[in-house]
Amino acid sequence: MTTTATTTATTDPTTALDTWRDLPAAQQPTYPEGADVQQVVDTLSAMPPLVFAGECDQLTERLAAASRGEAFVMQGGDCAETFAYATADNIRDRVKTLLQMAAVLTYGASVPVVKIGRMAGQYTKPRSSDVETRGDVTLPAYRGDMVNDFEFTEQSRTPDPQRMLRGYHASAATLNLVRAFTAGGFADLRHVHSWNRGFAANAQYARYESMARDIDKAMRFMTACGADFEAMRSVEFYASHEALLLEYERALTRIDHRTGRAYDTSGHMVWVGERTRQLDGAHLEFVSRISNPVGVKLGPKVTGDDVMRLVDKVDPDRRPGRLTFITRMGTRTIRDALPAIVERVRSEGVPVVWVTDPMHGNTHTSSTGYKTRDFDDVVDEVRGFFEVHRSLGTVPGGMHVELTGNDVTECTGGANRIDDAGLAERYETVCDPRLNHQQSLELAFLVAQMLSDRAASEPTRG
Ligand SMILES: O=C[C@H](O)[C@H](O)COP(=O)(O)O
Ligand SMILES: C=C(OP(=O)(O)O)C(=O)O
Ligand SMILES: [Mn+2]
Repeated sequence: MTTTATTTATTDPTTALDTWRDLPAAQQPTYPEGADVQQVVDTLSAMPPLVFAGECDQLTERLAAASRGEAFVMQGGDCAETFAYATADNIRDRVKTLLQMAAVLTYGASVPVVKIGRMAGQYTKPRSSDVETRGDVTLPAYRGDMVNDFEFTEQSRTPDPQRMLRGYHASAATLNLVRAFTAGGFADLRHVHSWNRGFAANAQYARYESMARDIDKAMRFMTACGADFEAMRSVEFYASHEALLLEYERALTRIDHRTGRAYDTSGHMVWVGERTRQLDGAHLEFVSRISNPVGVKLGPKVTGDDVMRLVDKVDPDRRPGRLTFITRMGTRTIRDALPAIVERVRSEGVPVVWVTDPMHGNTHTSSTGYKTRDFDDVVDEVRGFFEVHRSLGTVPGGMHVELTGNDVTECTGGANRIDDAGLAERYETVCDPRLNHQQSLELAFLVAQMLSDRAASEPTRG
């Protein structure tokens, strides 16, 4: 814990929370004339927080451990959540997928896995273009359910501030269920392990069976040693999303009465995306004033000087766990682009968490016209991430993945080979293609192997 006052604890934290308003804010909706944004903001400002400051601080501590190699981060969920898909079954299956992945990764890494959903707030999207054209009709681009609706009609695509309120309520309902699932026995390691055994028993996934058997043995060993599985029936689970729609994030920011510091209570962790991380822009200014753990996405063109300016802006006190760099370089670029920035951050002694997002640098259009990603590219970017950190002696802190618990067909590849033609079968995403349940588990087994190779080459911690 630092004893130095952070920028978030300036004399008037409330005024500091509005400094972003003087700066250019990229990727904000253009509401129609007369739309009453202020009324929605006032309503949101009076709503209860979705998360608590103490929980955010706890996540900061967990992330600090990840920056030291004493934990590994598993962050995942939809590219864009939608109100219609915020159902009990969908939420359960996503949480289940993340828990299954985390269990396998825990075995591979031999350290605790910090579980962070990309959920309960992931309702806004930055877009490459402000408009979408279908045939001879051009309408505003879909920017996430909290801004407008995916349906391709003029009315649906018109941004509506009332959708921020619906986003708040959908996030509250999601988080409520997630908290129930992760505290109420659903996350029991024995269940999670038996789900994973079921996955690996499938002939298609035979190559993962030996690891599943090893985990089985480890579970029996723990039982024999008298491990208290009852105490492991609940898990810590955190919520995160991109802090894109600044009026929403600002309206949910509260001053913590314990410390006088500001927390964005819309999620435990928020991140700033590749398209909005301008150093003199509103998004970085806003997150520099809150005390939550903050992520910043980094694409392949980022330089060492850029990342140090980011550090100075967002984490001037070098607080361990405060800043996570989520790199999304692309499998063909990561091995060339990542070393320089990791090396620079290391040489400056900054305790950031390095997380790989192997999705956003690997998007292409399939021969059948779908926005997709190939499973092998995703795996190879993670492999590249581990290789770079191994060669520099730095810590690969975690991974960030777009996934769903459903059996969609949005990314090609995986043992259950989905090809370009197969994408049409169940392509449901409203933004980027997600790994389906099986592809997500397969990725977890492959990454667990990478982690265990890494753990095996290190002296035993203890
Ligand atoms: O999720 C990330 C971005 O919003 C997305 O990749 C942008 O996609 P677009 O190029 O289709 O706008
Ligand atoms: C928009 C996203 O990513 P990026 O900012 O890295 O492009 C995302 O995570 O959905
Ligand atoms: Mn995305």
